[in-house]
Amino acid sequence: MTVKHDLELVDVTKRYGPNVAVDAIQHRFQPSSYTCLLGPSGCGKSSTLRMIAGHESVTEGSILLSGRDISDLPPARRGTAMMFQNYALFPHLSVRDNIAFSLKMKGVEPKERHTKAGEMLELVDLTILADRLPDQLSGGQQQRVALARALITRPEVLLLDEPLSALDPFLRIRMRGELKKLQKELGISFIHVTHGQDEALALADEIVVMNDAVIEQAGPARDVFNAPKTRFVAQFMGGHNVIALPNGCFAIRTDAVTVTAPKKGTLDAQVTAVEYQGTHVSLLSRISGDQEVTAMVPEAIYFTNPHHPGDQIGLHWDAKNLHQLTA
Ligand SMILES: Nc1ncnc2c1ncn2[C@@H]1O[C@H](COP(=O)(O)OP(=O)(O)OP(=O)(O)O)[C@@H](O)[C@H]1O
Repeated sequence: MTVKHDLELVDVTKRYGPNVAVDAIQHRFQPSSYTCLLGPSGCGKSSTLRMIAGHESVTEGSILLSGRDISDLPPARRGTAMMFQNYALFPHLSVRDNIAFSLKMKGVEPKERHTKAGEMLELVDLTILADRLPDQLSGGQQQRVALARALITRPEVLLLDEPLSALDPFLRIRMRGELKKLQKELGISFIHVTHGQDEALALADEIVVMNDAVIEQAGPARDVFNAPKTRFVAQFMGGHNVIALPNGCFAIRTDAVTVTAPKKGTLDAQVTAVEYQGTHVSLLSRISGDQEVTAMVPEAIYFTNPHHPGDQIGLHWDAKNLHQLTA
């Protein structure tokens, strides 16, 4: 049964000439949830987002919102709104007029526009900057204007294309907290395109990992991180080793590998590199078959018995932490 404001992709394909950018993907986005579309450059995530927004045509398949086929509707009639990577603010318009712009285009009366823009200014905490021009704002403030401008149309789904990429790392972390809070407050769905795993893990209720025009894995953030199904997902999410064992190929988290002196019941390994990372020390070692294994050792434990490149060590893990990979 279709739930209210449920967005569904049914066999959605995008071709640019002979190139397949998105290949018959299927997914149902949960209502009122924060989803991150995650994948490397060129995997098709922006094309997917643009098709949902209506800025790109669907070559095959359909997009349903609340059970209604929106595939051929113009962007303004879909119930979606998009926030762009570079914010695309009008430089000659004040913050208030930028936010109210789409209502003006729709022919909404000035008084009502003003009231609604005021509500949005309050929502993103920019009331006192309402009369400024975009170039008189910081990057984070510009981002909030862009958010307010997208939200004033009262979308059922907000689409965000790399919304944090223009910000410095410190502000990026602060703004991602604000995005998450806003999504929970508004109770609408956010679909956020990113190529950053940490960003996706920090924000998403659900992560959809794309690779090479298809969805490799989708699920709650914790499941995707803890139980990657394919080699690609394990390596792209990071924090895992992919190891070929006699009974198959497995992923194991780097912090689930323990390091001891070589002894019975451990796997012989030779340390190849040691990297101090603050809370942890990353210990890279080589096992038989020329395979490399990383162990993330808590720094206090590492320094009670430090190892150095060339040292022989023993590696150990609990078999229940191994996840068999399907591809
Ligand atoms: N307008 C276009 N014309 C032709 N090919 C395109 C067009 N837009 C995207 N592509 C191609 O489609 C594929 C998917 O592109 P898309 O922008 O969706 O990927 P992406 O995952 O969002 O990448 P990025 O993170 O670099 O933005 C790429 O191979 C890209 O070169």
